[in-house]
Amino acid sequence: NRHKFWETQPVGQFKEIGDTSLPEGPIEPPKLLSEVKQEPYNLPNLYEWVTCNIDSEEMCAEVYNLLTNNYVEDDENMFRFNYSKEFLRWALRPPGYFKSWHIGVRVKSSKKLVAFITGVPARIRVNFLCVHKKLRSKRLAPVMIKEVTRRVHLENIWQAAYTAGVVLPTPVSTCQYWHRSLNPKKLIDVGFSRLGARMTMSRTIKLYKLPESTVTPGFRKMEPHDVPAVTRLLREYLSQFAIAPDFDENDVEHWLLPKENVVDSFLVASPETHEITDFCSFYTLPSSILGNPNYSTLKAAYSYYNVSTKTPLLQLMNDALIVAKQKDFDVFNALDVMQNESFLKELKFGPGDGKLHYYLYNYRIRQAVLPSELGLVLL
Ligand SMILES: COc1cccc(CC(=N)NC(=O)c2cccnc2OC2CCNCC2)c1
Repeated sequence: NRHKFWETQPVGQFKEIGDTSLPEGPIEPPKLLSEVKQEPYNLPNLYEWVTCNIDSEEMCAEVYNLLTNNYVEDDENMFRFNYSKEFLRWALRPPGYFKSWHIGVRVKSSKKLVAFITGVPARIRVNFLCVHKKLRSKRLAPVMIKEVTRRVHLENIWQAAYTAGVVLPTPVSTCQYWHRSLNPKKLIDVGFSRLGARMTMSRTIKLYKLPESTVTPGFRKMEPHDVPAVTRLLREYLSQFAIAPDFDENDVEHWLLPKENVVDSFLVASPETHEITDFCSFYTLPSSILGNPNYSTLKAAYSYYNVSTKTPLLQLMNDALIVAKQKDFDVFNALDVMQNESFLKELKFGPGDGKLHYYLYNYRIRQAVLPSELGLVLL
């Protein structure tokens, strides 16, 4: 009964795989507002629901500390995602967000925050489900997923997208992640990478060396006045994918304008016509290094949305690597989504040791989506 909970949910079930008689689209019809459970689900006795107001410094710090100590680790438990407070405020407050979708669980007696789940509307997606390490297998996650779903239903929204490193019923796509060393000495020292066979450290450093500055004429940081043009470029590009966000100018302003320590975005504007022909971006997600005497944090950049219509994607992404190195990132991570496959090997990315599975809630698609057909990057 590994998936006892997920077998009760409107998600693609393993036993349905290949059943082409089932229609594509919503699995359950929308409910009338009066049919949605009006009161919160019951928690085990010792716990209580709390709506997390992440605008408050104190509450944001509680959420930050819970995630820093209990959120996702790599398969070998050597690293743990360490989302910063400014990143969390950015990720959880996009246009049209609902405070009521930032849901925590406290211990009634101590008031300690021990679990957290969120949703954000970007034509909807769910992110950040975390349960304190000591409360795992207490079956808290299912009731938390039901509660955030209930609160999303109250806003008349019926679908969601989410990712997980674990296989649940049923992935719509399974992506491979890749890493490009920027600071190979540190990555080897902390055990993220291993020295290649017949390779010395100095040979490895030389292998990953990058130019001091970007090579594409007209390559510059995105600025507020670029939002309309970048929105047009991005909407056109993303329309080709089976699953992709439907960004408007407000979304682009929030999700893609540079924000220090959170997200970096660049574009190529033709020096003659000033037309914007290309775009690249990455977000900042450091990881805590668990148990290393010399280093505590791995500074990682994650490939976000990239569009190339004139500059070859290979050259555009190499400029992204150059800027990431200038900003002192240790590693540049990417999934094999969109057209990333076309540059990964050539730019010296190595395959990671795991997969990232994409899921849709209450939406059936007839056949799985290839990573190259996925135009959605979750944080
Ligand atoms: C290096 O520190 C880590 C700390 C925790 C987990 C992992 C491995 C891992 N699970 N990596 C990814 O999921 C990943 C690898 C490349 C690009 N994006 C990724 O995940 C994104 C998107 C999903 N939410 C987390 C960040 C690595």
